[in-house]
Amino acid sequence: MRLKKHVPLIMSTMRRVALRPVASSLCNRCRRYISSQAYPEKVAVLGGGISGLASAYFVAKEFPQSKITIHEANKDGGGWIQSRRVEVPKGDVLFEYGARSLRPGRDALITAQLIQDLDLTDNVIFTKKAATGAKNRYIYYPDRLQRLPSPGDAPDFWHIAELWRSGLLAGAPYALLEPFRRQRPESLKDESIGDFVERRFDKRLGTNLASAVMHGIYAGDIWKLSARTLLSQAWMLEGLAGSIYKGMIKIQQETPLTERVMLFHPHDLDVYKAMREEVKLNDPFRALLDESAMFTFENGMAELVLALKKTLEKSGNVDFKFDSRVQNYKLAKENRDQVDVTTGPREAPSTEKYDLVVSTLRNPKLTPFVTVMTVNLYFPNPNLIPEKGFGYLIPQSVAFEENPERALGVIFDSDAIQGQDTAEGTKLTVMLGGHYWDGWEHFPSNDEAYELAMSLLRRHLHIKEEPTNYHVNLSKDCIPQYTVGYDERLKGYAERVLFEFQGRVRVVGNQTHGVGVNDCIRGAWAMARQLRGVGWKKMETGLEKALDERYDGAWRYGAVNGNDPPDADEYTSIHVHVGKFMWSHEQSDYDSAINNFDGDEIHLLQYLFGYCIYCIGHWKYDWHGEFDGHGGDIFWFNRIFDHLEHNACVGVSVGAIVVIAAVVFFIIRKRRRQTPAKTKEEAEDAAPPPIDEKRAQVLEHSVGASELDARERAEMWSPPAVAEVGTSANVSELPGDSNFLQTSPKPDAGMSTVSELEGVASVRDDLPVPLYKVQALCSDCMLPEYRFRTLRSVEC
Ligand SMILES: C=Cc1c2[nH]c(c1C)Cc1[nH]c(c(CCC(=O)O)c1C)Cc1[nH]c(c(C)c1CCC(=O)O)Cc1[nH]c(c(C)c1C=C)C2
Repeated sequence: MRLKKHVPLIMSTMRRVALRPVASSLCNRCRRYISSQAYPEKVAVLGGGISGLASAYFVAKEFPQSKITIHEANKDGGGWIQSRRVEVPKGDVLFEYGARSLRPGRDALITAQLIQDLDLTDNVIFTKKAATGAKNRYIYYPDRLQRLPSPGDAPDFWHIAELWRSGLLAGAPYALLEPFRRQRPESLKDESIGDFVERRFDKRLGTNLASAVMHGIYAGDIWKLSARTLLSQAWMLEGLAGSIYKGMIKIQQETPLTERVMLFHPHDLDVYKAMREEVKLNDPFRALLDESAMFTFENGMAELVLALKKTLEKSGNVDFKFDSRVQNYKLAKENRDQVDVTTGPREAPSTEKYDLVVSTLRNPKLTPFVTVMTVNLYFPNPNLIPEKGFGYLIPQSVAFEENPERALGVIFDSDAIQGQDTAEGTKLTVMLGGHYWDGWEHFPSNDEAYELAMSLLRRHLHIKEEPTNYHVNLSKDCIPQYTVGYDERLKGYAERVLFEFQGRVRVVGNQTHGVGVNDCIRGAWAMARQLRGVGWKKMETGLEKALDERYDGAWRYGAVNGNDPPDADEYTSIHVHVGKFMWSHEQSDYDSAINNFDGDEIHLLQYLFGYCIYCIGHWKYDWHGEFDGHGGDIFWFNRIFDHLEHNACVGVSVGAIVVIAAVVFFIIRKRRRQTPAKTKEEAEDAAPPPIDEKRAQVLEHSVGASELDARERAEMWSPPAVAEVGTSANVSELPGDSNFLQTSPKPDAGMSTVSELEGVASVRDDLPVPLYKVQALCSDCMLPEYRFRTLRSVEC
């Protein structure tokens, strides 16, 4: 009898778990490489939104002989991009339900090339950088619109002072202490944007400014979104030198004057280099893009979708399958070089084999999503709103009473984009929901949403007129949220896709490549480019950035050996400057800043920043000899350094005055806080009202302002005390719709209380649409929430 050689358990397990799949994958790879197949015969694109359509377009360009099938669950493609023309009293206007415009610049290079290739350039409408609709952007704070300094304009002292008075810039002076703040611990791999801004600068800068921006892009919560992913450059600079400012200086200092350095992830750098090689835009189109702050199409963003669809249909090798929901896709059992894609209704699914699959479908484990409701409104009066501009954002710090509708912002469409409508008038879009509606199962009806939008506009813009036309659109789960830990999750996901599909599935879309239209198109292009030649046979996923080994948690800034002239144009090359590093801003901004620099103008803020940087550089790095007139390439810094070089004495003295003023300001503030009240009355006045911690906690959860301090929280909304009945609640037994609506109003405030069973529910009936605030006490947890109507599915 032959005995089997003993293999230790650990070895046999390793072989089974690790070695076999690797061996089989190697086998697959070898087989695939030696196969004579020059292109993937059958390609499936899963999802017919902008990512899917663009993927099909670029793959078809790479492999004109391939047969490409697009599977889309809905009746029509285009995803969130939906534009509708609406008849109004004196003509028609265009309503956008999703993305409404694109931003030019490096990120739009592929989009621009696509527009040119689709022969759409004549349909593009541009909003010039100098137009009011582009320049004037507002933040609503604390109870009015505050205009932000326009990019490209010199900051005006009085304007900054006004913003400071409003409280919007509260905490900004603490930003000067950033270089002295402790570096994040090694163990901290990611944190929320709110935490990051609070740790490095000041919490108020997060809740006022960062949260407004994050509402505009992600409709997201700064206490959940990832700093490492979304503020990646700042995160990297801190990792590099212990502080963002110091990181900038370090890079400045280490960069030889002849070297071109880009602050990018190495993978992005490769993509940008490839873009530079391949994008060839016509001069007039390029020039128009260069002058613009945003662009779209005469018939809205849907024009891009329609043109893509038409071109794909005409190509003859692309087949659209609408109403074709993907049930699942997996590597074929019998031939591991193919993928089985199962589509159609559950009762009657059909399975087809493909050589390659491009998936734009979502993975619920990778990110949560938020729901956004857009309310488009048209008023015949062209002079309805007091301010002209792009629109305004509402940060998380705005008191509940100022934004009980839970709006994220309002876009002044008729100012921002001109040339789409035949009727004069005012067109606005109110954006509701986003992270404020996390966990909601029921959303406002169209009538309720209209009421919410109008109540917001009456309060914020004092609009008294009614619109003649409006449209409500609910985009459920439309924006993926890159929450804390996203980078790690993406890496894990990329590894799983690679392992599971052995290079047969490539992933593209807003969950993995950025939430913007430009990001999705660029992601599709980069994926298709990777397939080129024998690339489609490689073990890749389209998520190579997440697996890029050059990324080690603290970004390196890579030098590019370029022969570009220093004034190389953005649309033909990656613009880099000889001498210093590059930040992501536009060449033309830089040029105009330099060209329009008026040597007599001295801006206090510039000197303040300039002086600080100068001091840090001088003190820490003995660095002052470097003022060569082309210092940092960050817009302001450049100008600061230019100013300082030409007028160093004035710069230093003004800077010193500002620093002294800031120190005096802090001392006075501190003393004022410590001064004891003189009389009992004064003491009572000065003392903060007692905080009902429990209620504060309830409010905190209710309105999602988890990071406000207790005092702020208590002040956010002071409803009359809510009666509590019992100590525990079986939430599922709380009253359903009908009971719930039968509230008994209390005469003393706009709130009535419904107390049933052991839970407590109260309703804000002073709002246009009642919001039910529910406080359900379970044995060991509390579930307070604002909801529309029903509670039935809340679980403890
Ligand atoms: C449907 C709602 C959307 C919201 N964000 C996006 C959509 C489609 C995606 C998005 N919005 C912006 C970007 C950044 C870059 C770009 O591609 O343009 C992305 C990916 C920019 C943006 N959109 C709005 C604002 C105020 C901004 C900020 C930058 C700027 O000033 O241009 C309008 C807006 N979008 C959303 C809300 C809630 C909102 C509010 C007015 C969510």
